[in-house]
Amino acid sequence: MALLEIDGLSFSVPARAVLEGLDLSVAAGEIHALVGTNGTGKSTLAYLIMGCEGYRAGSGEIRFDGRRIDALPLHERARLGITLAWQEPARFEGLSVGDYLRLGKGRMGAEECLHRVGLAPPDYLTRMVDKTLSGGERKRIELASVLALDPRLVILDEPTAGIDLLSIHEVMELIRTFKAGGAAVLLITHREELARMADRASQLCGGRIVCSGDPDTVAISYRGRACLKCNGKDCHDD
Ligand SMILES: Nc1ncnc2c1ncn2[C@@H]1O[C@H](COP(=O)(O)OP(=O)(O)OP(=O)(O)O)[C@@H](O)[C@H]1O
Repeated sequence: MALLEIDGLSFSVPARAVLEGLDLSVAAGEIHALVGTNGTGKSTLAYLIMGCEGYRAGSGEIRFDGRRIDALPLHERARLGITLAWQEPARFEGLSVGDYLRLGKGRMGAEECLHRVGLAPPDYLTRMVDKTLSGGERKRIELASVLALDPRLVILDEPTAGIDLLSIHEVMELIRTFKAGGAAVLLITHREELARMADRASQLCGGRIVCSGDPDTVAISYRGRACLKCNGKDCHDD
């Protein structure tokens, strides 16, 4: 049985269906890449799994470890071990990086988490999680905070956005760390090298998964930023 199972998930915003009967599963210890063109609903799916405010499915089921979670509030899903690293990390005025990372009760200490995301100097611990951090530093600290939680399901929404090209291998190493710890990883990405490191990949178009399986095959289908099924017209029009 997969750790995360999604069946027939639908979600609409005013005047537009974003997801229409989406099925997806991710096993423990599996890195599952999710690709798709801008606006196809990848982040929306992440928010629905996490249970963010305003994101309740119109129909369908989300199960975690065999239990239905789609009616649970966000904090209860977090308590089960589900976590999301945002595409655009939040700032927390007045909260130090050290205290932020110590909120997690995982196996790794705050310094070790920072080290894993390439922020080695200990003075980062006393910095505030605010606008004085660069965009890339905040992104790394967001990833460190996920590591500090020791999650069972990690949803990473474009984890390399804002990270310099030379450091992408550090993010890939971090993703392997989650997998090695037995976590399921849902990896939302536009980067081919990230999609190709996954165990499986799925492409979202027209509110559904249109292509799923070997990451190389899915990445080739996606390379042209178009869906093989509808050739970029948008599967909603089928
Ligand atoms: N509250 C909302 N009101 C109106 N439209 C919304 C709302 N939330 C999301 N959408 C729309 O739903 C669609 C899916 O958005 P989403 O952010 O999930 O896409 P995405 O696949 O993550 O895109 P990207 O690759 O650009 O990050 C977009 O067209 C977006 O404009």
